[in-house]
Amino acid sequence: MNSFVSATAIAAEPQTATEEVVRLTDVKRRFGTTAALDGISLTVKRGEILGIIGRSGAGKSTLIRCLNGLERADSGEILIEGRDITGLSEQDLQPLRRRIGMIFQHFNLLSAKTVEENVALPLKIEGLAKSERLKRAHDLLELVGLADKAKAYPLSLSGGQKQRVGIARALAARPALLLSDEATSALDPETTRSILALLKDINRKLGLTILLITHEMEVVRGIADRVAVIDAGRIVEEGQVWSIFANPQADITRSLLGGIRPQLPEHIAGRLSATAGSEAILSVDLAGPQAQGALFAELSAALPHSFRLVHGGIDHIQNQPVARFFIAVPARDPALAGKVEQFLMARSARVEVLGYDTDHA
Ligand SMILES: Nc1ncnc2c1ncn2[C@@H]1O[C@H](COP(=O)(O)OP(=O)(O)OP(=O)(O)O)[C@@H](O)[C@H]1O
Repeated sequence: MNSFVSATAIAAEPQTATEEVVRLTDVKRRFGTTAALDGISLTVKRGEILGIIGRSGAGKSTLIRCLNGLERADSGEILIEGRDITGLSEQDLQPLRRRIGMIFQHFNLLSAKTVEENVALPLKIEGLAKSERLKRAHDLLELVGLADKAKAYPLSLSGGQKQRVGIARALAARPALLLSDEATSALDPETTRSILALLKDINRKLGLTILLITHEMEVVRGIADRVAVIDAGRIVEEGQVWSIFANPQADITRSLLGGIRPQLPEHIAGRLSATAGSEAILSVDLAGPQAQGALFAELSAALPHSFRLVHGGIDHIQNQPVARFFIAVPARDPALAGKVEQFLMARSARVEVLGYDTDHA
């Protein structure tokens, strides 16, 4: 992919005193008996990428709509660059809305306008002269790797190219915050990766703050610095991405992680007995410095019986190793699983005996 951002394409963002681009404090929004937002508090620092993940109906769209002023919160405070937007009139909201660029799942491009016209549109609304608008649109198209498509119409573009146009358009008014609303949900995995790489590139080179709303952990894993998990209008878990992947606390987080964390293969899980079998099957989770040691060599040396690696591996998230393994230890010695557990726990691993394999020869 073309991910080369020319530094001149976007002039430096005017810095304001606050380093928090977004601060929400106890934001509530109810629809009838449904608490769509039930006391949301969060911050996004300048230059940070925060992922907000949740299932359908968790409250993500309501959160976005409250952030850009399309929806009014019932209570709580919403600060954008230090300014509370909750009490603002529609007119006073306009300049603040321009501080927020948005990209969408279905791109929302105007099909009757060319690519460059789509990108330049927010600048027309700002009253910029045509030559300046076009100059800026071209810089932005270069930024997203689509300089050669300036005169094309959206219908002739692939999904990934349309989203690049969407990104260029969202950046036109030099926003302080980019809101990404399921921006890769309609794209295939490879295109998703290239769009995420582009967003990360823009974030790094321009210090752009991004709030990423998604239902896919893969997206969060790809580029977010921090993640907040939202469920039934509440943030149930929040932290650095690698640490949430290593040690998810909430059931919803575990479930959202299910598809991309190693799981015990179903054919083995299905035959586990809670009490007896030839092998005990253990899950082992560890991350950070603990995941870098020669853990299995030490374990082999320390124990009288050999163990078997059944499944799993080491992932690297935000440059931190995050390991998840499933091992089998012979169940001949009933105390052995306990000894292995102790050995691993002493090295800060989280270990669980999942059951006993009744079938392994
Ligand atoms: N205008 C509305 N009127 C009534 N109920 C609403 C309205 N908007 C949202 N809700 C309800 O609030 C809850 C949160 O909805 P919201 O659309 O914010 O969730 P979401 O996480 O964005 O879901 P999805 O991923 O499916 O878009 C849901 O129960 C939804 O039915």
